[in-house]
Amino acid sequence: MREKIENRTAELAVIGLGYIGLPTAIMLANAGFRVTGLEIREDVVEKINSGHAHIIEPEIDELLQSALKNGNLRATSNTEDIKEKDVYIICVQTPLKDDKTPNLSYLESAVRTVAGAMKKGSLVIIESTVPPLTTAKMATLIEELTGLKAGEDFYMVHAPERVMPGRIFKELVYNSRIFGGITPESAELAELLYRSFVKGQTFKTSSTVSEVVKLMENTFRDVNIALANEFAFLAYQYGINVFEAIELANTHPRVRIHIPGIGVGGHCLPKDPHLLIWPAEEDFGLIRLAREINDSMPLFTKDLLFKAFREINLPPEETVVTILGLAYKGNSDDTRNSPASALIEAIREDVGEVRTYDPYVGGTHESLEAAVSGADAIVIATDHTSFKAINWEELGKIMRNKILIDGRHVVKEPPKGFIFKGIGRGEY
Ligand SMILES: NC(=O)C1=CN([C@@H]2O[C@H](COP(=O)(O)OP(=O)(O)OC[C@H]3O[C@@H](n4cnc5c(N)ncnc54)[C@H](O)[C@@H]3O)[C@@H](O)[C@H]2O)C=CC1
Ligand SMILES: CC(=O)N[C@@H]1[C@@H](OP(=O)(O)OP(=O)(O)OC[C@H]2O[C@@H](n3ccc(=O)[nH]c3=O)[C@H](O)[C@@H]2O)O[C@H](C(=O)O)[C@@H](O)[C@@H]1O
Repeated sequence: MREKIENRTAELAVIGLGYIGLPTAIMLANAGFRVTGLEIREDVVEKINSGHAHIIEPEIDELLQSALKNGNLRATSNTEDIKEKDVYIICVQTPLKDDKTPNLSYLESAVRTVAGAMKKGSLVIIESTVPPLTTAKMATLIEELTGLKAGEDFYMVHAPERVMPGRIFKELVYNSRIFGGITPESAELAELLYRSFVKGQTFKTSSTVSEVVKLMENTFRDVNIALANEFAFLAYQYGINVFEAIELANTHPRVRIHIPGIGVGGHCLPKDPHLLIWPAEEDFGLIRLAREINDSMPLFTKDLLFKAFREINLPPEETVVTILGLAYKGNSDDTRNSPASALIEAIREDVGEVRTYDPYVGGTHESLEAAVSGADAIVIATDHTSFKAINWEELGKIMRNKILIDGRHVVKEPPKGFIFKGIGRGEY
């Protein structure tokens, strides 16, 4: 196997061509390997084979087209096409069943597909973010299904992804990577494979340590965002702009306070802390409370909006509210666990009309002007770059009332003539 990886003749299969699987398949194909991407969504398979990615990511279409042109990448929904490969890389989703229980059904189904296709000596890599001990459990499942011995007849590794959507192709190359093997040799083979395109540092460890590392990283971020959000509550108590305070506090050599906002969305931060502490959640107060604080931010944003209504005696049930941004983060089309949806749910019954506009996702209205014309209030729920260029005073001319609520610190100087409220903006 080592030689086939070194001379790029190893045949690879990537299972799940989403935000992680497709870029990974493209990188490996452009590194010289023949890659078969297995994806259950046939419409996605068709789009990919036509040279157009189904996800928004800089550079993805040109990199996809070069992988297709050199014949090294093909997408399929037929499991027959991934028979007897040397390496299987599993990149399927690992959502929650409810608000805290991991749903590993996609992972298990993918592992069963691999077990039915692999051969003696195959290397199986799980890139998906999973609860600790999962890789070892999946290795046992493969043993039961194939009769092969883990670590001897096949290799198994957890190789977590750390990429940030919007910078995936840069980070795929320059991020440092961890390879957690069920045996040291498994980790070595995975490291050798990824070094075909990874320029960052690479580290080897056990599969369980690797699973914990990935979840610690995202939990660290979620807890720090919750701390920033709690600091934002202080802004009103002391009449300050918390962003100015955070910027100054971060001049300390060992302080890095995160950015407060309308909430924490995406496919990972809302779920990964639960994957880490499940099923003993009650033992982890700080991690649990951080999740509760972050999930409370859309409701806090609703309070700011209703406070503005009260200031001009506007009956909420008569108001038109325009939500700018549906994606969970700026310049993305991903709406998974988006705080905007939580806010819309929270106000829908209490206001006259909710309009939405997002340049990447769409919305109830096709243009910013149409979404804002005649509205009483605007709530900024995503920090798309295009929102930072809006001339609010201009836009205010077509509004009925001029309330502006900033959930993503997009507005630096509140526009004249508006009732402005922003998360962390205690000076207004
Ligand atoms: N999205 C991100 O930025 C990052 C995601 N991750 C982790 O990577 C994993 C995948 O995340 P995403 O790519 O965002 O999910 P995704 O939902 O975009 O992609 C998963 C893909 O796998 C397909 N799929 C599911 N079961 C399948 C099966 N049995 N056979 C073939 N295809 C199957 C789905 O149709 C989907 O297209 C998750 O565990 C996530 O936590 C880790 C780091 C970054
Ligand atoms: C430790 C870390 O930085 N993890 C990254 C994270 O990326 P993700 O796509 O979830 O984006 P993110 O920048 O963490 O934002 C998540 C959510 O949190 C919000 N957010 C983010 C940073 C901040 O200071 N304040 C804040 O409110 C964002 O608006 C968004 O709604 O999770 C990814 C993942 O695991 O999917 C991971 O690969 C990325 O490296």
